[in-house]
Amino acid sequence: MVRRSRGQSTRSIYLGLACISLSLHLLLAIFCFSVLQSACVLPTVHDQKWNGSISEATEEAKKLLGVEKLMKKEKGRSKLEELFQHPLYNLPRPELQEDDWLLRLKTDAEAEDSVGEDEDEENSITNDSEDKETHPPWLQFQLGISRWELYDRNNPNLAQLTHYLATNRILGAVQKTGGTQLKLLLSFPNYGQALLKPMRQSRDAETDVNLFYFSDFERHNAEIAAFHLDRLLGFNRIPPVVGRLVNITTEIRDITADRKLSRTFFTSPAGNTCFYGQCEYYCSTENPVCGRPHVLEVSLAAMLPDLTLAPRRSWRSPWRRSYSRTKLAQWEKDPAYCDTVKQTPPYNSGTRLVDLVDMAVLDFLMSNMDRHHYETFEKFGNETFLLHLDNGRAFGRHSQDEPSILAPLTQCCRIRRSTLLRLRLLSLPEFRLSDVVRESLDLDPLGAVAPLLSEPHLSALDRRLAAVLRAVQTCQEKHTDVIYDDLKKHGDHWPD
Ligand SMILES: Nc1ncnc2c1ncn2[C@@H]1O[C@H](COP(=O)(O)OP(=O)(O)OP(=O)(O)O)[C@@H](O)[C@H]1O
Ligand SMILES: [Mn+2]
Repeated sequence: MVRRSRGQSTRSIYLGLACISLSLHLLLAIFCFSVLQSACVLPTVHDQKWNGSISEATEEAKKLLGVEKLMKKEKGRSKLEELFQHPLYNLPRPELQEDDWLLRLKTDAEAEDSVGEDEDEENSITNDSEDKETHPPWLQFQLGISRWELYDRNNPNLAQLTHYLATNRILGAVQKTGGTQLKLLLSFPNYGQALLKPMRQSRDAETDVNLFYFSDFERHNAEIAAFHLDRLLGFNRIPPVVGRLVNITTEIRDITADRKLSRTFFTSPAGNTCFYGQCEYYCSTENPVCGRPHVLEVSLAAMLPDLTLAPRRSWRSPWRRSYSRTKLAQWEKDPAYCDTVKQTPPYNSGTRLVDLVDMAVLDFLMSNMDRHHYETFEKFGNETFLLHLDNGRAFGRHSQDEPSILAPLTQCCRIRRSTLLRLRLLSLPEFRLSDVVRESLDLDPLGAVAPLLSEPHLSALDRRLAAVLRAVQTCQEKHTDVIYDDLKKHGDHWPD
């Protein structure tokens, strides 16, 4: 009797489990067919007849929870997509006049006139729309640079550009001069180029506390993450950067025409291909860049137009750190330092001061202490955005914040309203900065190798964002003119 009822209850457990397994199957199948559409292989465990234990069933359920999360994300409940749909990320773009574009295309007539003249390729590009669509992605990117931003986030060319850099055959690799650390200039078919920074230390290695920030290795993942963060802040002031796995033997050593570079290649005792190049810092046998055994993670940044076509001006940051081991910079000693800056051109008019504050917010969030200079396009004079180039020393430390990076904000107590409102948005649970950064970085090809920013770095972003908002709050308690209202022209419905 007892045995029979036990038999019955075992059967009903089996039946229950079979039902669970069946419905889980069904869910997964719906997910595969409706969401992924592309190849989706069911895990083999689902193909077997269920005969597992309760704990296995729980494991299955857990796995499915993960799947459900993914389903929500795939169905458009992505925080990233929702963020980019918010009005603050879709402000009407100012109508651009001809001189608001960095590069001007020749009209067909002008191009015809110049036939026979000895002009280089780029100068004979025409305005013809058909022509424009057939331009390679790197050229479309350069043609899209305007007075106010490097790119339009919604332009489909951006994805084409990163795909182009991440997948095209590397035709050439030479060392890039300028700056202090090793970097290469790669060339691709159709005359495209990219600035390569190699992975030099494990992603999670925190900067040694006894190392000056200017001594730290540059990080390839910092270059990639900085591009994503800048875009998420709505700035669009960093050239697109994408990660890639490169075979340094076949894709660099074997094809480079740079003799100085190729002479520094060697095989390490572990059998890995390594090189060190020639530069000021860390270009020595003691600091080699090595593949495993050939493969290396790198960051590739889209190139700005050549300086002969679009000259840039380099500005020393008023809040530049002292690059001395013993001296402090003026801004570190004088609490009223900003009063002087505010009276000094170009910071005494236009948006330059709030542009510096934007840059300081970006740098504080990613803990970049190395912003000694910034650049602008000469063509646009002082009425233009600031280029946030060179972010290789960001994301060096997650366990500590560096409040001094925020000095332009805390000393000047000025910030753009649009920046502040976006920062507030990113501090809400539905758009949480760490979540949208994680999601955005997952789109990079190297995201599949390992997360580009570890969880401690992501939570540091949320912690630092809260610190920025507190700093603004403190300013507002003491001053009345903290907000630079750049949204007035877009209506009066914005919160204070
Ligand atoms: N995407 C780009 N397109 C064109 N030029 C670039 C790009 N990124 C950087 N540069 C130029 O190359 C120079 C060197 O790059 P970068 O600053 O990243 O090197 P670095 O070795 O980190 O320099 P530093 O040691 O001064 O920090 C920059 O000053 C900038 O003018
Ligand atoms: Mn640098």
